[in-house]
Amino acid sequence: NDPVHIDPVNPTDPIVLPPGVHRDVLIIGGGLAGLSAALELAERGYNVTVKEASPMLGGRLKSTEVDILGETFRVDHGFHAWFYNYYTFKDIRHRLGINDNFQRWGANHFRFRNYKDEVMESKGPYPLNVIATLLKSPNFKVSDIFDIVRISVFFAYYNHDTVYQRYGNITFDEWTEIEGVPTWFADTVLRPALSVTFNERTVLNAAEILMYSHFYFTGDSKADQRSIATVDHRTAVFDPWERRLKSLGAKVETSAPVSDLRFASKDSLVSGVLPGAQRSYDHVILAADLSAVKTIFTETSQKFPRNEHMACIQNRLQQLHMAPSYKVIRVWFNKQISPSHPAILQTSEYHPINLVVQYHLIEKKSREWSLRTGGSIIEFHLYAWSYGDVKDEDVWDTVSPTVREIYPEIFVEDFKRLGQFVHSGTNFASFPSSLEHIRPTVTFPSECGVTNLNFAGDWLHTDYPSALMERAVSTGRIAANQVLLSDHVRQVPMLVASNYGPGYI
Ligand SMILES: Cc1cc2nc3c(=O)[nH]c(=O)nc-3n(C[C@H](O)[C@H](O)[C@H](O)COP(=O)(O)OP(=O)(O)OC[C@H]3O[C@@H](n4cnc5c(N)ncnc54)[C@H](O)[C@@H]3O)c2cc1C
Repeated sequence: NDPVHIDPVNPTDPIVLPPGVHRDVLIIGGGLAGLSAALELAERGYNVTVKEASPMLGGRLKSTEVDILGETFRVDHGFHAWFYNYYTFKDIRHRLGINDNFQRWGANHFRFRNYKDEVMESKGPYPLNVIATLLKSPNFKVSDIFDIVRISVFFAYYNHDTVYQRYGNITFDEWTEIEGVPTWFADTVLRPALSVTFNERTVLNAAEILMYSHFYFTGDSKADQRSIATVDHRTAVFDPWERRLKSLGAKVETSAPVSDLRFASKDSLVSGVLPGAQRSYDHVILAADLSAVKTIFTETSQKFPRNEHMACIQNRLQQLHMAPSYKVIRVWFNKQISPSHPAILQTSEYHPINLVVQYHLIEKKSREWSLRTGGSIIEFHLYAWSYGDVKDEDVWDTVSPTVREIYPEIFVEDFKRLGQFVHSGTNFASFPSSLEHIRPTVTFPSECGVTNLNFAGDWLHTDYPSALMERAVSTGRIAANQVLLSDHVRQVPMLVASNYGPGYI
């Protein structure tokens, strides 16, 4: 189950565009997927334009400058962890020279309402790491041993080539029932993993969660090792990335939403357009989130109602759903909670609170503030938000009864809330049980006859295990590779997690 190298399919082609050959590429979306594609193409001599709708790069990882308590903080869209199998990102991190902006972070801590606290840290070669972790669990019961061994076989024999056909049509809940998964195992091991898909357990297809378990835990004895940024992600990642792109001649435009695409000719090539201004590009990479991609195609289909290629793409996209909305609230307090609480805590049973991060323990600027003031900065991730339309200023009151269950000490009289900042989003794709077979891949537009448009983003299907940020950057690289192939420029190699569980050895 070592990672797999995907070599260029055209290894004898030149590594950059030949002199005198000029190619314009439009990349729509300046999140991880779009920037990953931009980096590869700009390095290979392409004339790259990135258009990002928001005023800053980063997408779901962007940092917003917030003035609070007389200081400016760069507040990330939410805490992010980078895992061992994030090979594409590691390569990018190395090439941008930003490794020093990351630190390894140890064990994963979990708190539950109905179970004892868990600390998970994979140690030792597979399967000893899994066995050791389960045996160490305070929730493990000897009577469950046979069920656990039986369920472990699923993970040991994970097969990415067939998992979506076999389990893509049933939900996670149905799968746990059919397979007789012990409730504590589902609740304490699988549900926390499930929650970070931002999907509901009653909807999410079982294949996706089996893939997550393989990718983040059982597929590799180091899979659960993670690193986190030491500073905000704009400083750590996006500013250096933008500088590199610009040094390669790429144009990076923010506050520049692309409304629709145009078909330049009958042979179905597309050219991206901005409102009011048309210009044509040799290639377009659509690296926006699913909701934005659907909007762009709705606009486009209104302009080209009879274009069969357009209708083909549009039909597929319209069937895909979005996951429920989420919120992230970062709160500045005058005091700190007990040092016995882990800096990063997963709390998937305390809906809607899924994760709590004490920022003053992990991030430079927050730590400096806390050392000066004695205060703390704590971030609460609220997934599958089910409280309707709540104003930012009312979010704390909505969730504080649940916060009180986890940290009662925050609610004593002299523990004061000094300020807060709320991020909200509805930009995660749903992975429901009935629709997995139609999830597009990067090259889906070519199946509809549109050959110079590729998709990139974390909502796509990949032929190798991947998720979230690594799916974003790796699909960006696949999209770039499609462009390179069509122009006879050598593709960029890729390293991906193995498709097979360790049982296949
Ligand atoms: C709170 C939170 C915590 C998370 N934690 C983790 C984690 O710990 N580990 C992990 O791996 N992942 C995590 N994720 C997921 C991760 O952030 C995403 O998977 C990843 O950032 C997706 O990147 P992307 O490029 O595919 O999409 P996005 O980041 O959504 O980028 C798409 C970009 O397209 C732009 N755009 C949209 N419409 C247009 C338009 N019309 N014209 C031009 N631009 C447009 C958007 O503004 C956006 O910048 C987390 C996400 C959130 C919200």
